[in-house]
Amino acid sequence: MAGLTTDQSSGQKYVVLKSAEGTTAEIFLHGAHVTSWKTVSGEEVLFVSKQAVYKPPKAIRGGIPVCFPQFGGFGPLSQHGFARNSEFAVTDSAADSVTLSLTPSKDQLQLFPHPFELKVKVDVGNDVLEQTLTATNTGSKAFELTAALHTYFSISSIDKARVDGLSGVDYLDSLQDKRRLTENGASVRFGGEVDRIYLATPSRLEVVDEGRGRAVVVEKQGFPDAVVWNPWVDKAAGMGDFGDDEYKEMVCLEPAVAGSGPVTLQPGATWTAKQTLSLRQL
Ligand SMILES: O=P(O)(O)OC[C@H]1O[C@@H](O)[C@H](O)[C@@H](O)[C@@H]1O
Repeated sequence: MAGLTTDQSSGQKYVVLKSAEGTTAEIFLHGAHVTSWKTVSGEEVLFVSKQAVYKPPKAIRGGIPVCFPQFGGFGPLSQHGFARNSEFAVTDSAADSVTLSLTPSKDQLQLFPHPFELKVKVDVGNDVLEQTLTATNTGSKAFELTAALHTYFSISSIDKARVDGLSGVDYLDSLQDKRRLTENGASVRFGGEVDRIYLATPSRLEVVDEGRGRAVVVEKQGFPDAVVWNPWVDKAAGMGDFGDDEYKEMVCLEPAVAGSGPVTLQPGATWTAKQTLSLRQL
């Protein structure tokens, strides 16, 4: 069984996972939100803002928000859908694994009249974190979904970080009305705000941190796209739950169904997508 703990300051419940080797993860029931993934040597890999608000229905700023049944503005709902604002239930657990489940409330069904069950399974292994989304259409009509695992990675310093694997890939630039452009650089580097939806990307990408001498390897299945985001100075200053200088400490790389979507889910059908995160020393 995974341990269920109550956060003293917020009263929110979270699950602690531990692999046989000593890798750990913490997952809040609010949003099925992973807020920590530590390596066997005790290093935190994810970024969570010091100003994050642990007060539902607000989403936690950092970690891995689950964007479902909508990513960004790709659908009828408000930004990123409502899973990240909802309380999940634990349906299965072991020391190194937990499955959390969400079915929309009456109010949510008013906004999105499509019954579904979303399961979020989180597993830890030897310096590995795996997250699997499984959504089933439990209603009688087909519906469309977009989604993302909005992963915030902790980095030593923004000028020493880059994303590899996207060279030559087309993207929609969210800072230019979703204008379609092609990535010409060998890597994506950060010298200002970046908000891009890379389309139909390779399944293996990396967040390389030259300062820490390591890369996080992101392997994705069922998510054709990948969003790269850093808010930089002005957007950081405008976010109430994010420190003014914290943009220097994080990079988001988000496996997504966005510009290449949506996915149509027929009645009774199931959609599955997952990301596996591991480490590579440089
Ligand atoms: O503030 P939110 O809703 O958590 O969104 C954060 C960012 O999420 C990213 O995925 C989007 O591409 C950005 O446009 C957005 O600003």
